[in-house]
Amino acid sequence: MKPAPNIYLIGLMGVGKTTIGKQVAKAMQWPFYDSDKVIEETTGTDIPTIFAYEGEEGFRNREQAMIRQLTGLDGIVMATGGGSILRPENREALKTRGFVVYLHCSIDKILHRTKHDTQRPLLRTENPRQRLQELFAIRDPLYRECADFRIDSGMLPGKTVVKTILQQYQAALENHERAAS
Ligand SMILES: Nc1ncnc2c1ncn2[C@@H]1O[C@H](COP(=O)(O)OP(=O)(O)OP(=O)(O)O)[C@@H](O)[C@H]1O
Ligand SMILES: O=C(O)C1=C[C@@H](O)[C@@H](O)[C@H](O)C1
Ligand SMILES: [Mg+2]
Repeated sequence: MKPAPNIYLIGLMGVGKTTIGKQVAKAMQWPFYDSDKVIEETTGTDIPTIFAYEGEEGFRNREQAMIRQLTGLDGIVMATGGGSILRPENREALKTRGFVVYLHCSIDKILHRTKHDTQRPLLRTENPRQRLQELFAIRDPLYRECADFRIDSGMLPGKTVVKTILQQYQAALENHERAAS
């Protein structure tokens, strides 16, 4: 745990970062940021359009700039894009600037939750299950590398997930204060 007072949520698309993050922010009385949403607001277009015009690399450049900007703030909850941990610069910024929570759940659950969604370009493929399995294989070690805490957001009710994150954050904060005194 670091002194920076922030909570960041990481994990694959559809695990519930935005949903859970909003509730954590409300409980903390901190502002909530969703890096995907802020990118859309500042570019004036949606993520599928950014992918279509600039490719994944173009989107990742915008994402890196946004993570850098948002990790400069104190006292926020941030839901990050599912691929934000791919770049080492982002992992470093997240790890050093906040309490990082890795939300995970089964691929079946993610597929169920995202089946009507058209806003996730990486899932617009013949076989989204296989795509998610491939993404998980690459990303799970990176999510784990960044995370201070990992929790299953598929089996537990949202309320329990939020409560557990708040408890873990408080415990980490107290440990940090005790170590510093
Ligand atoms: N605990 C939960 N129980 C049931 N449904 C949930 C839960 N958390 C999220 N969902 C639903 O799953 C879908 C995906 O959730 P959400 O958008 O929060 O995921 P995300 O991790 O932010 O995804 P992305 O990385 O693509 O932005 C939404 O339709 C949301 O309502
Ligand atoms: O998993 C990913 O790489 C992505 C997840 C979303 O949050 C968006 O950031 C975008 O669709 C890419
Ligand atoms: Mg989201």
